[in-house]
Amino acid sequence: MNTKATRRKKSSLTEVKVAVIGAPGVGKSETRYKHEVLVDGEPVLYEILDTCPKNEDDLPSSEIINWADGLLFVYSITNRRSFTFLKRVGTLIADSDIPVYIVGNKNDMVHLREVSAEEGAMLARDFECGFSEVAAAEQVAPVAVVFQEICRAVLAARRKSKHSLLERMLGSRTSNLRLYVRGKSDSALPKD
Ligand SMILES: Nc1nc2c(ncn2[C@@H]2O[C@H](COP(=O)(O)OP(=O)(O)OP(=O)(O)O)[C@@H](O)[C@H]2O)c(=O)[nH]1
Repeated sequence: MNTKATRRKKSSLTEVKVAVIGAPGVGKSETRYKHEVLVDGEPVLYEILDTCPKNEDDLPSSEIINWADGLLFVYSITNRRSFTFLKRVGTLIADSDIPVYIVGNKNDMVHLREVSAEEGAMLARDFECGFSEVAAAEQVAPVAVVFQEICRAVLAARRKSKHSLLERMLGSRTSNLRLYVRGKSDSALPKD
């Protein structure tokens, strides 16, 4: 059924584009998740681009990075080269504010571990982003949490850039203006 109400609901969805980046074979395709989810009560439509590098020298293009609202960096805890790959990708986005989340995948294979959780956490500190280890092939819930986290980071970055744009546009005049974001609570605002 394609009623007006459904159409309106769909068009009001927040859209978040996430590029999943990582060396070949780290388990990126296992990180696909439901495309429409609720994040903090807000319906969000994900568009997920699973990048497929041909080899470990095939870093993501600037088109991919410019397309994405957020980047999900995936390495395998059993493959140090996949971790180094992400460090190299990091140099490509060093001057950008794009939100990133780092995932160490295959943590069901601890007996083959080559990258410690501390190293993953340290890289996340360098990128000032979130980090977790998962076994994407085995657990759905932790992967869902990862997508929620990257989405929160993207929404927070959007709010921040909207706010600073308003500040730049209005400059010192903001002190004489009452600003509010139009939304559900408008009717609750005082009328004066
Ligand atoms: N043990 C284990 N294997 C996993 C996990 N996630 C993915 N794999 C396996 O790792 C292999 C590679 O996974 P893919 O999802 O194809 O990896 P990819 O990063 O998409 O690889 P490319 O498409 O080549 O870039 C597959 O055999 C998966 O079953 C995991 O959490 N644990």
